[in-house]
Amino acid sequence: MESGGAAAGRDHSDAERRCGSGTLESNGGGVTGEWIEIPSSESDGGSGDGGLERGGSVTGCRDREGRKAVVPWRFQVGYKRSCSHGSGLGDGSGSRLPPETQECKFRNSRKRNRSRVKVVLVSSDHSSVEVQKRTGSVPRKMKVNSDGRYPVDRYVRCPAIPNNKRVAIARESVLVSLQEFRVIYRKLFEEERAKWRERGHGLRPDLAAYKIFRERFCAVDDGRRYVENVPGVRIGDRFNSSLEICVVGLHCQELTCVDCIRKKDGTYVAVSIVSYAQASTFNNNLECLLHIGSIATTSDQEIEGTDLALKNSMDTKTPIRVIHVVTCEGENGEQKGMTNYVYGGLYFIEKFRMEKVKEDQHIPTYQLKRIGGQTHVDIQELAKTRKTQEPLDGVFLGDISEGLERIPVSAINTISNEYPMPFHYISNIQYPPKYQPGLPSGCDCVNGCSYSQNCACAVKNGGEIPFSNNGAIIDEKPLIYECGPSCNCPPSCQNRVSQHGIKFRLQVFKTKSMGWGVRSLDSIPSGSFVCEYIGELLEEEEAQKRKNDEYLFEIGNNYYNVSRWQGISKTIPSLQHGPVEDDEVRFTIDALNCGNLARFINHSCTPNLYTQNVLYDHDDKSMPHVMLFAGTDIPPLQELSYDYNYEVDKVHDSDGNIKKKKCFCGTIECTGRLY
Ligand SMILES: C[S@@+](CC[C@H](N)C(=O)[O-])C[C@H]1O[C@@H](n2cnc3c(N)ncnc32)[C@H](O)[C@@H]1O
Repeated sequence: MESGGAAAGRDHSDAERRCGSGTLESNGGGVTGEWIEIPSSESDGGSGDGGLERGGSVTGCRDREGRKAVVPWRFQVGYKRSCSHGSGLGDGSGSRLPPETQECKFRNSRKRNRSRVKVVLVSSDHSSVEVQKRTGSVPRKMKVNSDGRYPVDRYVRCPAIPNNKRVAIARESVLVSLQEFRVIYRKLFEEERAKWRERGHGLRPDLAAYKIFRERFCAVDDGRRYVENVPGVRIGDRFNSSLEICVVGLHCQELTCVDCIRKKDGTYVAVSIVSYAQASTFNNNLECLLHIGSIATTSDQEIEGTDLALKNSMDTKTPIRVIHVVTCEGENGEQKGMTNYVYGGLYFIEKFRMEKVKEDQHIPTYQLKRIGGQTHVDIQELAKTRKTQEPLDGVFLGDISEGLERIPVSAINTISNEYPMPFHYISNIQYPPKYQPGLPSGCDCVNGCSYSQNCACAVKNGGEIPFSNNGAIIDEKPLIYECGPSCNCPPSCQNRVSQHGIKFRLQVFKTKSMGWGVRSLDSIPSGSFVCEYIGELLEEEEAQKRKNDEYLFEIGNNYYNVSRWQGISKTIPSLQHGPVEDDEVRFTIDALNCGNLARFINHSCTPNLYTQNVLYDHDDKSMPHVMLFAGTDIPPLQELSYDYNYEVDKVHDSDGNIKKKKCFCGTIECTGRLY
């Protein structure tokens, strides 16, 4: 694991750049910057890790007979997910839903009124919204970015999501990104400062932090460039460095003060300018600005580069975002040299002139006018409001899997300096020596199983491949057989999904009231595989002896739940022989000491994940892999959760007393109790 540095006060090494092609007219102003406020979006449910009310110990959990209480459905595989997109399982109607939206009915028997939530399927550019006709969770076309990821701001741009929700999602995205960047920056700052002290040289922490942020955490800027306003950024927002304005997508050039984008026709237009014009020069009237382009153009020379892009913006009436640079002021008005960046709103370039400076030497100049009707920003006033530096807490670990996952799993704590409790990260189930499972029989398909009528694995699944061709699970089942090491099909086979490991950038983060949790930095489409619940496989008896039962997951108990599967289990040949015998060994996964990121996933009464039994590298039904799939479209940064299925008042401590724990999932459907 990477070591994290505790954050201390703010100290930006943002070397101010009068960069690139020119500056806006400037003068020394003077302000002390303040941090952009970062409100939390999480429900504030209480303190610590979940408010143990009675039986304060989490150990024990035994029933009155002294046995460890077996809590039906607690941690069991196969939570019946509350929404099933047009699968016929969701509301029992089997109806197909219109392509624009699919409705999920929350089938909570405890509730009289069924709440309905619209799940909207959209593509990144609104242009192709398509749902295939076949049954399935996510059988629809979705555009992906060049790196194969789903566009982060799909939700932000979706016209069918209520505007206030879209605004809130975008804002949260921006604030979380900023906070993440700051935590990474602080960590690197401390490290680099130590290096400077020791060796007299080191990296620039802001640039290094931005590099890491872009590589791993770039939840807002995933290659998407904005013309006009950036969703989630408000006029008057204040940033601490030029890298922070890149982080939120306001201005994506670290080193130049004009940012351009390439249009489809190959021409460039400018979309943002970092302005050094000081409010004091203009009597706080920043309605009109003058931008000076590159120097030394001869009268017969064509303008080029950012100068040309600015002119193109004028010709095409493309609005320009202006970010004002304000210099901090000390107590008595003296300049302190600290710089803030304030988003000032949109401007049009109204005039362009070649200003003669010397004989045969001209400078392009551009007059910008602020577009009317925007929120007023009083930069002079902002400059005067001096905010005491708030200490920034935070911990950041680049990859808690230490390279074991194919995508790094970061951990971030933006609310305190606490690290996750140490545990041994593993990426495969640890089987007890006497239960080393053997290889299963495989299929003979050579070109991929979806082309074969007689795929042996499809037969095991009741005659179908349980995944759509974009890798989404078609329907929840008591058990799924993926192709495995004994099969002749290639790794790209449609029937190999969850065995490939995580494909979204998952992040462990500190929640306000439930300890650590997990979220994704990418959008996760409904039906996607998210991760496996990994740990030590224990016989049930052995699991009962474990003192800490917080990370236990009982597996494979739900195959024969008739009411649950409504006959589906009968379609799976291996499940046709009735319930498991009482004396059959049951297994539990314990992720307390050894596990993967799934051990951090919290419970929710309205979860967005569900668990699915999967076999591929052995065929022992009593110990299937516990795979977590998305039950709904999950926007970036939303906490991932599944239903622990505790039965309230059925969890006992070692003295036989009923254990109670408050649920802090914060959803409308929350029952108030975890158990
Ligand atoms: C498998 S662990 C989940 C990760 C855990 N939050 C952590 O920090 O390591 C399960 C424990 O998390 C806490 N927890 C999970 N979901 C919760 C919820 N909805 N409300 C309150 N506590 C919760 C409880 O303490 C529970 O015993």
